[in-house]
Amino acid sequence: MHIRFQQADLRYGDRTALKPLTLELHEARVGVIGLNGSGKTSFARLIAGLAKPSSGAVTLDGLDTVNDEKAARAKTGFIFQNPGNQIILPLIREDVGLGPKSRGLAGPDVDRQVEDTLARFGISDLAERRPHELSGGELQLAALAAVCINRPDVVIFDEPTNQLDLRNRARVKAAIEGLAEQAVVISHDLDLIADYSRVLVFHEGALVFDGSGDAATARYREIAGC
Ligand SMILES: Nc1ncnc2c1ncn2[C@@H]1O[C@H](COP(=O)(O)OP(=O)(O)OP(=O)(O)O)[C@@H](O)[C@H]1O
Repeated sequence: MHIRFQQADLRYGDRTALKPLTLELHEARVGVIGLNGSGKTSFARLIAGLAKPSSGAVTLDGLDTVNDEKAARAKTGFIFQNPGNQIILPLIREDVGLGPKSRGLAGPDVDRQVEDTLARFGISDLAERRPHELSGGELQLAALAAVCINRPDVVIFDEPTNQLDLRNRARVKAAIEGLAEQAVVISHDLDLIADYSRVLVFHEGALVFDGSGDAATARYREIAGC
């Protein structure tokens, strides 16, 4: 998908979360790194239409996130920092089924899509579980299933490996690598994005580097002073 920022910025009162940004993205995997408070989540929220630009515009395949809000939103899926909060129905099976139900599917059709999607992410065994019975990695994958069943063009991850152990980190990394969908991945876990061909570095609300994972990581280390 073609994501385009045209002098888009995001301000909260007199605080600038993201300075005016002009940028085009179409790579399958885009990493986003930077210090805390550098504007990464603001950037991601603008893509997903969860925040509206204070000025300028953000378009997804030409659809404006403000003027074509519904159609643009349908193109994106967002996995939040605490994916447990976005699972709202008691059982994983029910929650993943919400999307197809809201598209008007019923009974067996919903069940089939849910089964296929859980199998796609290797979590069929979680179907009858409740969110509080899942590990952090399993929650990420369950949220991913609930998002991907809606067939977004791009999935945005906000620190997907935060607080995960090595095994779960590897599992989530593999799930992202295996996605057919485009992925925009915000991360403090530099290993996760190191081999992405395009990684953006934000600093103090501005895009300060745009390049390969290796080069972006080096720039980020310079900024962090370590
Ligand atoms: N709703 C809000 N109201 C006011 N200021 C905000 C709001 N959301 C973010 N900010 C401010 O905007 C700036 C950028 O925040 P943002 O969440 O985009 O950073 P981030 O790079 O994602 O940080 P982190 O790595 O800590 O998640 C910060 O100074 C933050 O305090």
